[in-house]
Amino acid sequence: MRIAVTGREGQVARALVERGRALGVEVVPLGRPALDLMAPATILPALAAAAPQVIVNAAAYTAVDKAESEPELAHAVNEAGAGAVAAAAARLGVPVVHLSTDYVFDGHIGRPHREEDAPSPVNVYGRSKLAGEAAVAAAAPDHAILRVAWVYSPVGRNFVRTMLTLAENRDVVRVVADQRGTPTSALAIADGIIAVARNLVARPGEVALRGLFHMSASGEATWADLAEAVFAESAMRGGPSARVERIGTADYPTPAARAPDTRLDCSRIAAVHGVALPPWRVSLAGVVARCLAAEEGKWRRA
Ligand SMILES: NC(=O)C1=CN([C@@H]2O[C@H](COP(=O)(O)OP(=O)(O)OC[C@H]3O[C@@H](n4cnc5c(N)ncnc54)[C@H](O)[C@@H]3O)[C@@H](O)[C@H]2O)C=CC1
Repeated sequence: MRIAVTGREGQVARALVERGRALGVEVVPLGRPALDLMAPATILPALAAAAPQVIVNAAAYTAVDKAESEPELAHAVNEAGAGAVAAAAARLGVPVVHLSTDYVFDGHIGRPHREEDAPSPVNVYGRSKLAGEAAVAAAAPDHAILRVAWVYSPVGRNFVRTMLTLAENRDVVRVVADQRGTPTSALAIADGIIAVARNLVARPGEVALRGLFHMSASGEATWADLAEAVFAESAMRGGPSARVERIGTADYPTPAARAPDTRLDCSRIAAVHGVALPPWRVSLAGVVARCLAAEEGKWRRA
């Protein structure tokens, strides 16, 4: 199978390249300037040249706080750009797998969210991603939209790497303890995407495989739980660690509002696609180990 993925340098795109290699799937990563979601004319030619059997749209405007002051840009990439990728997939006659987010929810439902629960984003980023889901669905009937959550990986900008960096210079790190969700490794997401892509290619026209799916790791955590788990894994391997001071969202003001509980119920993708991502702590251990190995000498106190 041959997959074209947008957002070449992103966490999920890079994980997809890595996992594709391991799983015998050819993954062609596409990025700017050849494929720019802000430049619609680049999209169809770049995707067509890759001759994919499936297109994965992992490119996005992901700066949640900055989006508050750049709503047009966030919507241009996450709504119009996503729609244009889906339209190109439809033109090429191949399925599109589009990534969305748990941040489409306002987080007040008090249980893991199902696909049929009404979205109600509390910030610009969430609204732009929700609009992107609609744009993809309208442009390409042959789609799977996967809502993922709290993404981290051994590379790129993410919470896990930020915590390790902070612990190099601090004994105590203040972390929000009243937002719940599910930290999910980009590598696990890549495995899920490949499984879904294989199903879409193998069973064209099977309606149940198409549509909206929640796909996070299993289990749940607060950001403070995640930070503590990162430091425990790191300390065990001789890497940096710090004490976590648990604070409230109100003590850590950010430009974009955050939802208190965006846990996702992933039973639909398990039933329909046979995809169940590992518990978050299992994936986290491997990623922390890789972060430390990548920084060998700097972090390892031998
Ligand atoms: N990072 C997270 O915590 C979460 C991410 N998601 C979603 O998962 C998907 C993948 O996210 P990550 O890999 O973490 O994001 P990332 O921020 O690591 O990568 C996004 C990539 O998109 C590229 N990009 C931005 N604007 C572009 C444009 N105009 N044209 C072409 N490429 C452009 C960036 O250069 C970057 O390489 C996105 O759809 C994101 O909204 C969902 C939930 C949480």
